[in-house]
Amino acid sequence: MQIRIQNLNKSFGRTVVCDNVNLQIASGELLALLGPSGSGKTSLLRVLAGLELPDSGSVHFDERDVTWADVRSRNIGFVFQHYALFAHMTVADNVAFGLTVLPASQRPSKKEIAERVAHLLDKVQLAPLAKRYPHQLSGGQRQRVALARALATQPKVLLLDEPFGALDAKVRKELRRWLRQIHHDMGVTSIFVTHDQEEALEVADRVVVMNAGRIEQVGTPNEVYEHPATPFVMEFLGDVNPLHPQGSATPTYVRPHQIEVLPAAPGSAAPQDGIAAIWKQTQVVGPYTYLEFQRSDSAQLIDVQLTRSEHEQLASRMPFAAGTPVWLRPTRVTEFVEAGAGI
Ligand SMILES: Nc1ncnc2c1ncn2[C@@H]1O[C@H](COP(=O)(O)OP(=O)(O)OP(=O)(O)O)[C@@H](O)[C@H]1O
Repeated sequence: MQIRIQNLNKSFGRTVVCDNVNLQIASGELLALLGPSGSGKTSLLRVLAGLELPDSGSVHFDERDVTWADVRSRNIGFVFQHYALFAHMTVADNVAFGLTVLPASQRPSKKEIAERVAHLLDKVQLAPLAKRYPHQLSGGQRQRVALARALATQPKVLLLDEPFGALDAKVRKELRRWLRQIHHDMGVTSIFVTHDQEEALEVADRVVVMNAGRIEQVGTPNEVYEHPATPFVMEFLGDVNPLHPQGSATPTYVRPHQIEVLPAAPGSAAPQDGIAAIWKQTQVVGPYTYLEFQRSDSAQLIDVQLTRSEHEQLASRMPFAAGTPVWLRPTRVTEFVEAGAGI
């Protein structure tokens, strides 16, 4: 199912949550709505679901205008952050639920329901737990049941609102991979809301970056990360060091992993584009080392990210102590010329 959103506007009082949103989602695509808290991601998802009505604009599912269509007629599956499983039903009954409440004319036979549930539980690798109750499952397992339940009615569109938000980092990572796999196996058009950049970049075919109800940029994970359209996208997708003076008309940034650290012998000539700085502190986090420097010409701090081995090599040539002078040389700078894309 292809989705087309045209000139969509929606406000709650003075809060604009969809500001002239235009977006086309291809059939079978896995799309992430990414943005900070309050940027309107959930509101847009709810308009697509029919849980909120827009103030103006339209939503089409293929050629059908569903802008004012009832939730139930949209053929959508939902997964929310907080597993809304029925506590008194087994895993299998939870998955079967959407099918058992269909009108008799559309309801599959008991045998077909049992087969479909078994197939889905197999897909989400929970077949051995079919007879358990939700309280006997881990958080990750519950979300997998929620997904199987959402897919049971064979929706054309799957909407997921922070589906892994309540889970710990390791389980989240496992479920991301697994969501991608299931999505591609099932071929359903899927839209998921997240405020986690890494999650969006890792899972989605395309990412929609939202800010204050507006779409800042739509692109593949590589496009939005490597070629951010606006300073907002640059700053939201990963860490940055601003290199422009405050209020500058051409915002300029460098990412912490795109800076070389060079020794600054007293009186040595500045390397091209080198920024004079002094060492402040070093922090090792897993496989990376984060170094903090202070510019010599201002109080601005500049973060540099090195791999552990890059750092070991550097530190063997240049032991860092309070005030050690260095040259920082950006290897890639992104500059935004008057409302243009980053270059
Ligand atoms: N029913 C409502 N009534 C009034 N204001 C609302 C309503 N729903 C959302 N809002 C407001 O609209 C803005 C956008 O909310 P929304 O939930 O769409 O953002 P979000 O990007 O999904 O944020 P989060 O990641 O925190 O869920 C927020 O300021 C929120 O307080």
